[in-house]
Amino acid sequence: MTLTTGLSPKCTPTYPVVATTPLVTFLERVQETALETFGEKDFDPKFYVDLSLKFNLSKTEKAFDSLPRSGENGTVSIKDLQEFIATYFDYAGDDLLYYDPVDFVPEPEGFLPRVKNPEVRAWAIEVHSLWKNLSRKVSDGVHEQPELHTLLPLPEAGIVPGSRFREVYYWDSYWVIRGLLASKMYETAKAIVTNLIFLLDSYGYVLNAGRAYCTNRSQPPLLSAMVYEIYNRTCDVELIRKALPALLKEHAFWNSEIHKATIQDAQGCNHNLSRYYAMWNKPRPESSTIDKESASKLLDNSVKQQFYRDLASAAESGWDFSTRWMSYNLSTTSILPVDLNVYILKMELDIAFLAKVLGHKSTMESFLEAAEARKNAINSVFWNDEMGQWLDYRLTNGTVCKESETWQACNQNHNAYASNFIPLWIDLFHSDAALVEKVERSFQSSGLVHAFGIATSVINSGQQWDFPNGWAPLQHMIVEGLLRSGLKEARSLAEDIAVRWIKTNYAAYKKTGAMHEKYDVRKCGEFGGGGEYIPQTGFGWSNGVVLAFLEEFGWPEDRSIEC
Ligand SMILES: OC[C@H]1O[C@H](O[C@H]2O[C@H](CO)[C@@H](O)[C@H](O)[C@H]2O)[C@H](O)[C@@H](O)[C@@H]1O
Repeated sequence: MTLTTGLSPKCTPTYPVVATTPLVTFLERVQETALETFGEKDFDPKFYVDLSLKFNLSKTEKAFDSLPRSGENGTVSIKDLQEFIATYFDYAGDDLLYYDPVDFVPEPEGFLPRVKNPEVRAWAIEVHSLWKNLSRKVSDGVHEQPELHTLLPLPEAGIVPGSRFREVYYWDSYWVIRGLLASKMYETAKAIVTNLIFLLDSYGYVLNAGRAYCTNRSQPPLLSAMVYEIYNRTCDVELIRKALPALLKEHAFWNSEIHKATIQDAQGCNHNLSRYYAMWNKPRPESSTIDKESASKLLDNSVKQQFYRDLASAAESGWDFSTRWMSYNLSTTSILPVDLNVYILKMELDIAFLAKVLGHKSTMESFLEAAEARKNAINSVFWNDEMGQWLDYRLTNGTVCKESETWQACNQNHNAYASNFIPLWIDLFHSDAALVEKVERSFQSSGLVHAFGIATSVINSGQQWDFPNGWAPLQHMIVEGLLRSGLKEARSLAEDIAVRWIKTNYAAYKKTGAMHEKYDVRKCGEFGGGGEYIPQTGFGWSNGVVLAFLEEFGWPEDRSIEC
């Protein structure tokens, strides 16, 4: 990846870092040696930080340091390294056990009642059955000796995305849950929420994923949305009682000093908004060799550290990587993202709703107020009337600053991204029909709407969160937003996109036998590519969105599933 960094601190900030474990640091050394020894072909750096120890760390480190090395670079031979790994480690993923979900039945009662076409119904049942393949529980060994594992000891079973993503991921879980609800697997959905609350209680925020190397960052905050959806189906008040204190903690995290920025508008009004900000300034351990290579041309140490922080912050955004975070250079932490602030607005509305269910009137009122303020902030800072879109905003002061800065039109990013339309997902933005119509028109002509889904952006950068990739979560939020907007035309556009998305997922499944992490929106049945790892299958959120779409729109008997 060719990335550079921009650092323009005009204040004296504190740059927080959450220390990692000695095991993670050691596994990064193994990862580096493995790249030197085995070479780049089929090399996945994440595999090495997912290994678990058979013996204690000091014995393993001693054996590693005693491996014979030759040549100028001190290279370990393939045979010695293979033997060392086989002797001292358990295979990546061995500490996660397949788990039969307690609430799985092959065809649940009342499953997708509006899917009438037999071919589509048979496929939906297959997609539903994939929950069994993706269900995992942390092994007893991890609970007994957590120091031997980078996998974190989560209390409950969960659903993983699939392939190299062996562990639970934060924002993926929202769409997994939407699918589980269509599959009537309420207990599995609640168990996922219990795990995320466990992480929140343990760290003060929900981690990017359930690994020791992810403790320095979160991911798009959708826990409240998960609780809201589950409650709407189950009326489980106990779940809310458990979740609400945790959600208050999460809200404070995303409004903390490092995450908050204040923008003053032309009328002199201050608006608080949030940004991604990872508490880390080194290579991401799961991609350490890649990050070091990307940073190799940066000589100044503080510039390098800021670059690593911006890489980790992009991972926190879930959009790792995208031109959204790169204008002249990589500067994730200098950007106020539209979607993050929509998620936090949703969190505020959800908390108000959940507090009302519990009769906590003052919490409800204060969160309704917070939501109103954020809605105004989103409209003041992100809205671009000429384009009819909400645009990411670049901070001039960049890094951690307390002062507010004055809004400038030129700081909005005018490129079309799917994230520019995520506000549609929130009912609060539907009150003005003329505005919704304008946004819908702008969306239609943005270049993002393609034959087989919504592209992430219009820029073909080679990064995975750019053109021509379409990602299930983005299809879902925009389709759901259009659907709920109340406009007839928007509703039919929503259905049209959902139908084409289902068709391409189906075609790819028939061709490859798998559900994919991302799809190429230009061609039916093509999965996506780009980025720093090979395309993955499984796949949690894609399965979830197909099931949620089929539940919402159904599939008439006489509609063909072929492209
Ligand atoms: O290993 C590289 C990066 O992989 C993850 O990101 C991608 O997969 C996640 C799981 O499906 C998904 O949540 C994310 O949006 C994808 O970009 C991981 O989340 C990153 O932290 C990691 O650096």
